[in-house]
Amino acid sequence: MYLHGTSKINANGHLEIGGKDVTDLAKEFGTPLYIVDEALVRQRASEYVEAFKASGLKFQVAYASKAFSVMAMCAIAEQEGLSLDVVSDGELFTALQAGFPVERIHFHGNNKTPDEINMALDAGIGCFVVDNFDELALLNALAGDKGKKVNILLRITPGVEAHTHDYISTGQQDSKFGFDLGNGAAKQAIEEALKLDNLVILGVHSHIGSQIFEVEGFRMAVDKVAQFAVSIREELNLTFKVINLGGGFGIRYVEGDTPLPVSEYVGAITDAIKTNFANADFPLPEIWVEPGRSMVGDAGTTLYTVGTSKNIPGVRKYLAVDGGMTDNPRPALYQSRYEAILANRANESAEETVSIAGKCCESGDMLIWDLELPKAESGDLLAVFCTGAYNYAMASNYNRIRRPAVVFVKDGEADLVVKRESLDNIVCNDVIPARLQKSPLAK
Ligand SMILES: Cc1ncc(COP(=O)(O)O)c(C=O)c1O
Ligand SMILES: N[C@H](CCC[C@H](N)C(=O)O)C(=O)O
Repeated sequence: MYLHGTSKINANGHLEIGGKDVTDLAKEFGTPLYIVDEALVRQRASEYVEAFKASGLKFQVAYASKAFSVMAMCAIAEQEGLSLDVVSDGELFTALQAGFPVERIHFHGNNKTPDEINMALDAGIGCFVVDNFDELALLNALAGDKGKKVNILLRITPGVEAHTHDYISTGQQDSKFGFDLGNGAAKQAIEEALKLDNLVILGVHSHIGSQIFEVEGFRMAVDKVAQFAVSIREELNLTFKVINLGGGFGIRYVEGDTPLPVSEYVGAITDAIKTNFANADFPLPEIWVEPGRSMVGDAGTTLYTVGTSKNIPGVRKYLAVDGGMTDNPRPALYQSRYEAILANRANESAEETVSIAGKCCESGDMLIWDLELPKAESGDLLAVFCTGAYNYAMASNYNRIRRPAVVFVKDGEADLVVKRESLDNIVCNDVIPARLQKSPLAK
């Protein structure tokens, strides 16, 4: 059993995280419950910051809030000195409501709406990461309407294919994101932006994909971006102040996953920058990164209550829990794999192989196939590890199932940071039009 961060098995044979027995958390907050090990989140944040400090380069570590955007997480990012990457008005609003410093917010997205852009302009955020030609024109016009000049990075696709799932690989040419380096669109975008009065080009951005275990892709991306920086300086007399290398640093979900320590990813990037610019007669660019998954992923655990089971002799045994694809769609979307234990019987040996099913009306609603467990009974607690990133963030209300609560645990304290949705939350935006109210079905 691999235990992350402060997780351990206590004298009662129960899983404990942040000094809290999870059986107590289940009693206090109910299940399903997302539990976040705050100390581990802070440790990851400081690993990034310290690795950059050691490089001697100027930097920003922007937490990619899409991985887990809630106000309490923005507060932690702020305290740890991170910047923040947002991709929608909702993520921006979350950051602003949490009081996150606007100058450290970067706005991403391949289809920012005029309303979203105006909201970010009014807030005065630090930087827009511009994704395409339409956005260049729109942003310039909207900034002009407000008499503002805005900092931009241009997102480029460097032509690097990260070895990861197709849906989470973004640096290749055939991608919906960014200006292509290979076909000249990236240079054309810089030329275009230089003509636009209200945009200030800070530099470029590249993100090659997610859940990446090697440094090779990052090195290749740095090489390509650095060559581009040098050629743009020569040809257009523009010096990039910032190079943003995105996120994508992998984490250990299951045995066999081999992420590198944060310091190695950062070291590979900063070394490659130094090598590429060794002969440059201009200041080294500031390096920004945008880790999402690796900031919060392994700090999250989802706690479920076991309900029904179905044994099909000679085929398999299904064990159903009180959540599923609504709180974790990743197995259904990406065939993602997770490890789990019976949290209230964590010292007991495995006796059977079961597959963990969710409670949605969907055959694909499976969380884990072929998991070795003690003989589980209804009422036991199942803890699924490494659910901190892209779980709460990607949760849905399919089947009108309510999103779970989120608690942060640290030093024996548990703080509720997101309330469990209520049944009232489920219908609060529903409207029965007057003409339907006449129907006998709708009283
Ligand atoms: C532009 C950009 N930056 C950062 C991230 C964060 O990636 P990860 O969570 O793999 O670190 C993503 C993907 O989610 C992204 O698209
Ligand atoms: N935005 C990221 C991928 C996010 C993947 C995430 N949703 C997951 O669950 O793994 C990217 O384009 O590289």
